[in-house]
This record gives sequence, C-alpha cells and structure tokens, in this order.
Amino acid sequence: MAPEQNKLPVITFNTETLNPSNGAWQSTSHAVRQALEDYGCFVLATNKIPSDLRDTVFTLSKDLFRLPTETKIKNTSDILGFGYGKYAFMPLWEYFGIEDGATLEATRCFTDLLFPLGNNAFCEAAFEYMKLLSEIHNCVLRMAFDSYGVEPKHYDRLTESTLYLARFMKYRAPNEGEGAIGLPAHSDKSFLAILDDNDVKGLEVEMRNGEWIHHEPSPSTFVVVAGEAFMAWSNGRVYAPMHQVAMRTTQKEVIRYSLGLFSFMRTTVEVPDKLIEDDKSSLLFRPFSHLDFLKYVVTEDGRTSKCAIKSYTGITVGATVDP
Ligand SMILES: O=C(O)CCC(=O)C(=O)O
Ligand SMILES: [Fe+2]
Repeated sequence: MAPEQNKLPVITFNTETLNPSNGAWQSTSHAVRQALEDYGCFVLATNKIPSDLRDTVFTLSKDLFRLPTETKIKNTSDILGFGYGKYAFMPLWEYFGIEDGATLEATRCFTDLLFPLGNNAFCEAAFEYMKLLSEIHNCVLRMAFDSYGVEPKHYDRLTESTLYLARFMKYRAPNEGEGAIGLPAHSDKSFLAILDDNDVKGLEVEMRNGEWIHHEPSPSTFVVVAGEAFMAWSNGRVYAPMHQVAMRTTQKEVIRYSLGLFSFMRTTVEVPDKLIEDDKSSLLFRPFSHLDFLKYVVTEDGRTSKCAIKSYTGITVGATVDP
C-alpha cells in the first residue's frame, strides 16, 4: 500500500476486504490505520456507491446553488459551518450543511426549507448517497479501531452517538486579480470526513514533512480525512492534516462541486486505556465533549490557536518550568 511519491495512499474496499472474517479485512485495517497515522488522509476506491447515484446527487445539488440568496440563507444553524456559508474573504467558496444529514428526516426538512414547492428527487438521492457515505465512514472507523485492538464497545459507543454533517460545496474559478485559494488551509474539527468531488482538481493536503500533495480526483474514489477529534481519541497517533482547496485555473467555466460527510460525537470522546497501556505513553488529551469543542473553536482562543484540540483539551507532558 506504499504511496507513490507525492500521492496519497490508495486503499480499496470491496466485498472481500469488507468481510471481517476474511484475511483481507485485517490487512486492509492495518493499511487504514497506517494511512491515518502517516497522512491523516487516504484515497478510498470503492464501488459501494453506484455511479448513477453519485452523478444524480452532483447534478441535483447544482440546483441548491442556483437558488436566490434570500432562500439560501434560510438554512441556518447554531454551529459554525453547519448552515449556509458564503463569505467575502473566501469569495470562491459557498456551502450548505445539513445537520444530521445521513437521516431522511433531516434531509427532508432541508429540502422543504429550500424547495418549498418540493424536490423529492434531490431529497431521496441526497439521503441515499449520504447514508452510503455514513456506512463507508463506519467501516473506516471499525477498521482503524480493530487495527488498534481496542474493544468493540469503543466503536459501538461512538458510532451510536455520531452526529453527521452532510455538506454540499461549490468553488468557482478565480476572477482576474483574485487568489486561487477557495478554502484556506485548516484541519477539520470533525472526527472523520469522507469527501467526494465532481472530478475537478482542488484538494491539497499537507504531509507531516510540510510538503503539499495536490490530490488527483477520479470517479469512484473518495478522500478520507481525519479530524482533530480522531487525533485526540488516538492519543495523538492519528494525524489531522492541514488541507485546503485551490482553484488553480484561469478557465472561468471550471466549477468544482464537492460533497462531504463529517462526523461529530455526541458522547464524550476519550482515549481508550489500551492506547495508553500499549506503549506506556502518557495521556495527551483529556476526555472532552466534541460538541463543546465546536463552541470553543469559534472563541478568540480557539480561532487563534495553532491546534485547537491541543489548546482545548491537550495535556502538556514533561513541561519544564523556568527557574
Ligand atoms: O471541498 C473539499 O474537497 C474539501 C472541503 C473541506 O476541507 C471542508 O469542508 O472541511
Ligand atoms: Fe476540511
């Protein structure tokens, strides 16, 4: 599973790898864990999502962005990044979030709000697609947890409490004089994200050594990105990479659409004992409420911190005190 230089590792999920009693499950689980530790990110190749469903969701989601602004802004949320967003300082980027977006109920509420005359085709396709992404998400998590050898109760507790954010994003090409950055460099505050795009380049990921990988999209592949909450759960083993979206094109007609499913835990996130005992390392992150962490992220401290999760709940080990 060694990646080519300057490429993200590629991991395939198929019927063989997805059967836990098959040897391929174990080797794939280790590859997942390795990729999350080394890159915090990997390309997932799977045919679990039918290509016509994917095409339909991308086509129908374009309707969202054609709506008048007064309709778009009706999609609000108390949590930053969960509602509708378009900001003067990020002029290329626009997004809609659906809180609890892997459920039919929430997808229907969102659809009714934005399309009062109805848009059942969007609602059904978006729900079906996000539900499949949530299954892929759970599979990645289960593999990573298995590879760490933590008891299944840890997986059950977290996945039963998961709040999913489904996000629909659009990036336009820059006008003359505008920069290429659509979404500035950040690490995700989620546990894990599964991303997809309309095969238009743009996602760039920083490796541990500071070099940036420009991801080459392709149909039937997704990008899995670990967030800061996963890093804390793993006591710092999983890497939460900085990443950004850049529209490095002068062709005005190029538009990048992306879809993402981000997980947040409603229950306390804590490092399993096994991960401390294994290498006798010290606990680096106190147990924390993931949803409270999202409130911290928008405070002055949270916004200015180099790594929000470390300043929120990190424990400094072996700090020396100046005499
Ligand atoms: O559009 C993408 O591919 C990435 C989006 C992203 O990084 C985010 O929403 O946090
Ligand atoms: Fe992100």
